[in-house]
Amino acid sequence: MITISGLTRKLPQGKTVLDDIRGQLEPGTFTAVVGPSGSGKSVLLRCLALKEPWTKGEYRFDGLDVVKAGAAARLKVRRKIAYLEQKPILYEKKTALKNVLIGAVGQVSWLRRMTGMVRNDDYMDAMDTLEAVGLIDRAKQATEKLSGGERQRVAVARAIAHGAELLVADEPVSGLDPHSAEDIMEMLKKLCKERGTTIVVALHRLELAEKFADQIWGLQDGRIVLDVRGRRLTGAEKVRLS
Ligand SMILES: Nc1ncnc2c1ncn2[C@@H]1O[C@H](COP(=O)(O)OP(=O)(O)OP(=O)(O)O)[C@@H](O)[C@H]1O
Repeated sequence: MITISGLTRKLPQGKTVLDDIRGQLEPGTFTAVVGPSGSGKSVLLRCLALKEPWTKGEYRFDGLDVVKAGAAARLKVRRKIAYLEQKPILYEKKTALKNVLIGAVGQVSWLRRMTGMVRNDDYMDAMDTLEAVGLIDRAKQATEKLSGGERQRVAVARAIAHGAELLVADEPVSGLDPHSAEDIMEMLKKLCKERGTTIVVALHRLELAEKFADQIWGLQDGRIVLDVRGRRLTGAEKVRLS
């Protein structure tokens, strides 16, 4: 369980981009963060992924206060989090499998990284991950030859290759056609339900949030103005969050 309370992020210039954010992410649930452009979705996701500091507020990961925890404990938490940036960069000439292995090896000891040693287990795990994202038949294909949706699956597989408990994905379907976007959302939902991965995505398209998310956080000017579970958004809420 992840719990945040009073999370506030002020930029050095003084602007408050996250203001007293509170909420819970239950294990194995799918949360969509929606809101107008500039409302703070990306900043919130980067804070949740421990990629960006915040000014004040509490963040607990399975009960552990990540601010007060020591460096070693915080590193352990970081390893449980996968972050998928808005425009993930893949190694174009390398196969889907190699791209996933690079994600997994990035998490292992410096010695194995230096020597580039990859164990059979790593291959098996990478293949399992490709299977989980529905890309097992493309494992040996160079990523430059894959479609936009398939490339996004590789990016997801690489992000979760080390067995993350929390996947934070910033606009994972932007730039995809509607059909591919639905496919990616289906795949993420499956990861959530079958692997128990907790997923948080920023989305522009409200209908995707309604269709796939268990929980919707609506952001406006850095504040959560809506926390909706188990129901569709009203017309007025949609207007407010567009
Ligand atoms: N490093 C930064 N320096 C200056 N301003 C920043 C920085 N990071 C974020 N901001 C500002 O914080 C606010 C929130 O930005 P953020 O990228 O989180 O919005 P968003 O909701 O993700 O927008 P979009 O939907 O357009 O991606 C914006 O006003 C943005 O300009």
